[in-house]
Amino acid sequence: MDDWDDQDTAPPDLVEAGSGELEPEEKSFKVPITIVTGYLGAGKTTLLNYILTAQHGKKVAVIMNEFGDSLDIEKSLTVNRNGESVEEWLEVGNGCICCSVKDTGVNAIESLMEKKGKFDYILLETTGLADPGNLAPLFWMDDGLGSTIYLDGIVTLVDAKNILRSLDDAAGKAEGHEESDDHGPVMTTAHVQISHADVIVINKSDLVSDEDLQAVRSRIESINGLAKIHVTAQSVVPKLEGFLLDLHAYDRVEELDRTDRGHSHLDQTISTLSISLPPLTAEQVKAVDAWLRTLLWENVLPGHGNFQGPVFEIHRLKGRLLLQDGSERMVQGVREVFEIFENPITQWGGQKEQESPGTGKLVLIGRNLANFDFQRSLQDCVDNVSGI
Ligand SMILES: Nc1nc2c(ncn2[C@@H]2O[C@H](COP(=O)(O)OP(=O)(O)OP(=O)(O)O)[C@@H](O)[C@H]2O)c(=O)[nH]1
Ligand SMILES: [Zn+2]
Repeated sequence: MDDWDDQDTAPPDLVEAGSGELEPEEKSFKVPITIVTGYLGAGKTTLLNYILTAQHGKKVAVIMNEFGDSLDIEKSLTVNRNGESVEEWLEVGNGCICCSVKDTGVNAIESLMEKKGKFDYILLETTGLADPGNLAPLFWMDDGLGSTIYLDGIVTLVDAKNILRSLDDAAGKAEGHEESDDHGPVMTTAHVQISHADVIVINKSDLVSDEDLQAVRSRIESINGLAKIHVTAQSVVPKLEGFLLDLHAYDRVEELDRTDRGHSHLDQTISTLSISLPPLTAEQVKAVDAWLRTLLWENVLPGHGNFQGPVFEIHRLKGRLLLQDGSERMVQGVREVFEIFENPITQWGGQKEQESPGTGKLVLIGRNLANFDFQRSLQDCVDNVSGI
């Protein structure tokens, strides 16, 4: 269970509700949803069509988000059963997927499952201009509704030939993000889709040289140091598990060590930053929680005074806190939504990944992080508690 990078090894079975051992009728069974995002023409539809025709023995609901001009938008929901595609139509009201998926889409998926039996997986293709940061929390933190769906992860496809241009394209600046002169370099939709990704598929590799491909990979790694990266042509992934399915990006944090793969500053806009922490007391964990609330909800870095430059913006957060009593807490966040919870792996007696003992870690992916001393700020908060 320690090597999720190994593409040749099937992910281990989990002792978790919804992992496939339970009968579909079981109430606790939750269906994982993978959000497939990527800039215009990156190969999302090609990928989903490939999945619909590939023999994989899974019942996958693919929601293709092809918006028409009509306000009365219908979505094609295609169910792959034994290699045969059956088409359904899922009404999701009007245009905005961010709200309509929440209000109508989740319910529609659930009622469809009631009629048709559960899917094993759901793949949702967003429009090329979608900001996954708006979408992810809807599926992730939906416990109140007793949702039968959970967010497995976000997969972002990039077009190897065009991605560098897209990242430098001021015209492609991300919508919904305040843009002003003191914000620093332009953040594009391509940035936002990469920063939120758990898996990044560099597609159209046939169109670039090995050298160019390496440049693309380096740039992407400098933006998102956590994501797993794969290279494809025609969106053909060698297998589904670990690429698109069974990502468990929101209930595990195995990949934290990946951030050590290089500290290049290739992208001026978004970067990945890692903070280390000593073993904590329970009180100090509360201090970390309070620190995160200030950081994510107020967008303020504690102890940083009146900073005048461009403000920061956190897109993704993952971490592992070690406690002095030997237990662990996981940290997960997307935008202002975050959660600190017991490590289910240690809880279940599973194997822990190898890491030098005694170091907790918090990884932030976001904008303008280089201007702030996050390590110092968090360390001070933690130290203040032990001084009492
Ligand atoms: N050369 C090459 N072409 C590809 C590859 N993958 C997809 N294409 C082509 O690129 C075009 C766009 O692919 P789509 O799958 O429609 O991309 P998309 O991300 O769904 O596009 P939008 O929905 O418009 O955002 C199509 O003509 C594909 O046939 C690839 O690996 N290499
Ligand atoms: Zn498409």
